[in-house]
Amino acid sequence: MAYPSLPARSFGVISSQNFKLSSAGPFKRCRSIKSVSTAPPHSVVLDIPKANVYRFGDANNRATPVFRDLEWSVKTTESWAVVGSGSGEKSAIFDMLMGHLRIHPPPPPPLGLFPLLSNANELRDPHDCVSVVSFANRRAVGGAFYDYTARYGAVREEDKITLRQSMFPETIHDLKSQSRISLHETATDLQLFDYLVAKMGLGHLLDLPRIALSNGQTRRARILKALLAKPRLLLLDEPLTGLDVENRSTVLAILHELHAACDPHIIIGLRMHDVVPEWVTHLAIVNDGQVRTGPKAKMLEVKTQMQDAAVAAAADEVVQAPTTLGEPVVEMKNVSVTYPPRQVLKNITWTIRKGGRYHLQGANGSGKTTLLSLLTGDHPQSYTQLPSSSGTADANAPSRHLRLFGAPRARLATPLLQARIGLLTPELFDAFPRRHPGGLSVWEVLGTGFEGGCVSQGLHGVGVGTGAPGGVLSEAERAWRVGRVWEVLGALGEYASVPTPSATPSSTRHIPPPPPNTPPALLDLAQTPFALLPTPAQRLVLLMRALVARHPLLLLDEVFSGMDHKMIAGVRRYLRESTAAPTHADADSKSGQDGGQAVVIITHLEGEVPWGEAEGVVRVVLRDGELSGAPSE
Ligand SMILES: Nc1ncnc2c1ncn2[C@@H]1O[C@H](COP(=O)(O)OP(=O)(O)OP(=O)(O)O)[C@@H](O)[C@H]1O
Repeated sequence: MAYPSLPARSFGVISSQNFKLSSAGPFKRCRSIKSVSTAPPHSVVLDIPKANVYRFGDANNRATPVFRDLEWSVKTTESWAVVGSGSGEKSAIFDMLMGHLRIHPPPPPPLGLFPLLSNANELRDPHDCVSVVSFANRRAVGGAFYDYTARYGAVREEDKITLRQSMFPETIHDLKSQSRISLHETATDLQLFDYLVAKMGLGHLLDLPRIALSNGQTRRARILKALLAKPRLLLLDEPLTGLDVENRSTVLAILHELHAACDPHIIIGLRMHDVVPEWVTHLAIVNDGQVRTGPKAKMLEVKTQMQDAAVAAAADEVVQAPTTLGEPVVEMKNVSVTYPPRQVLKNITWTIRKGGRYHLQGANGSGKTTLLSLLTGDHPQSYTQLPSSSGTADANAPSRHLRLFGAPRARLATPLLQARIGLLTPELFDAFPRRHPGGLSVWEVLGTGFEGGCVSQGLHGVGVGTGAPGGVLSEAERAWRVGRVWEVLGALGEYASVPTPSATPSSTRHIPPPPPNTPPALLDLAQTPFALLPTPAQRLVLLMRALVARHPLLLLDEVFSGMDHKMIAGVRRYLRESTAAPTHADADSKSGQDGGQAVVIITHLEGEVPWGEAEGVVRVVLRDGELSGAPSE
């Protein structure tokens, strides 16, 4: 885009003369290219005449190509989405565009892969002009576990760094000069920054500690950061993941506006079951090493066929709504959380019983993660939800309590809580250790699911007995746990592909002999270092970890992000079957009436919830700190 006082770019979309920031934004439509005399010599963004795509080091003709017979051309007037079905295949397309895979034969010089980046006078380096931001992948780098619960407590000095300081330091006001610090950016960037901040509703978050931001708020900030970098070509992989309905349409409108101005030209990555934005005109569908490209109408037919095939393969059988629920696992009465001056949760009352299925809904920043962190014991304010009669709370405050598994939260040590809750959240996914070499194998990751830590412990890696009667792991319990790991791997392992088994260093540490007839691929998967799996498979493995122990309470927050439609269909089916079965016998089952696992699922996409209304799912909504729809008994 051309901004005030910036020279128009090589293809000269907009004259910088007399340009005013309109209410429609500082962008004009790309169509104007046609009427501008400085039109580019090439209106092609990227061009791949028929080619195979290989990993570096793989020989042509001998190695299996990552993509075969790829033929793809993108014009500036078109809007493309890359739709992926197989694990990591969509990301591989973006890797290829970033030069991390080898195209053979290479797109012919002098224009090469990106004709857009070339003109008669100069060739630009794609490294400077193309950027990719993936929301399907984890945010953190490095292999060690980090404490994601730091955001719930009093923010430590080192965590006080604000969103503005960490991501947008050039916008900090310099009080002396009354100007904003400009590092490498121009004043025009600040104008764009102000415009986008207002549009994206990020203003009130800029000066909050960055760690305080919710998942969706952080994602919006990352999109803003990517747009401010002003690449010529911006590849956004799953930009809508984790955004609520309102923010999804805001972000899509902004992307459309920018894309229509051709600067940056945007290509987005979508999962097979994602809704294709209205303004997208063309699709590249990636499936099993093949990329099919074409206009949207034609390609939507292909997409629908693939989706239908996957759904049919994992057909959901109707599940009966539980007639009677079991005993309560969570009893919240008038539970509140405040980050002065803001009260994020106001007098929440909710009883969660075994067998109950709850879909927790709420906009980004409405407090869903905060609510879950009270149940997992991660939030320090979980200790302070005390009855007023205890003398530690305000005598005029309404009667309140937080009871978990039949006991006041303050009487349950956090490790004991973790040994009773199956958990997967975006925060846990980001923080889980991924050291390599020397990190956990897939088997070991599943084994940590019994007692909730991130370190493999005990014989066969299935724990040492935390939470077991007497704190001792009996032989029978250990055998049950080992059997469960194989069972869950058997049920869901097929969806977590091992990248290249022969090249993958394997670890047999802790792995007991598999049951008879275990497919070799499953043993391969069990041995694979967790850190080497593609991102969707890592998420699936952490989901298996949450499911393996059949804990009485299952908390699943945005677990389908980054998963493809086959995985989602398989996981949904497994959740429907497995959570209805009795939970693993534990100290909680006093009444003998089990009812299955209690499941709280958080997703902004209704279609991801494994149960329909007729199957007993209860919709519980957080809005303005208040909870509606939650049963209180
Ligand atoms: N330590 C803190 N100080 C101030 N505000 C905080 C702190 N921690 C969280 N918040 C605010 O509390 C609100 C609730 O955050 P939470 O992560 O629970 O939202 P959420 O509903 O899970 O959102 P999302 O859908 O984006 O994941 C957010 O507006 C967040 O900025």
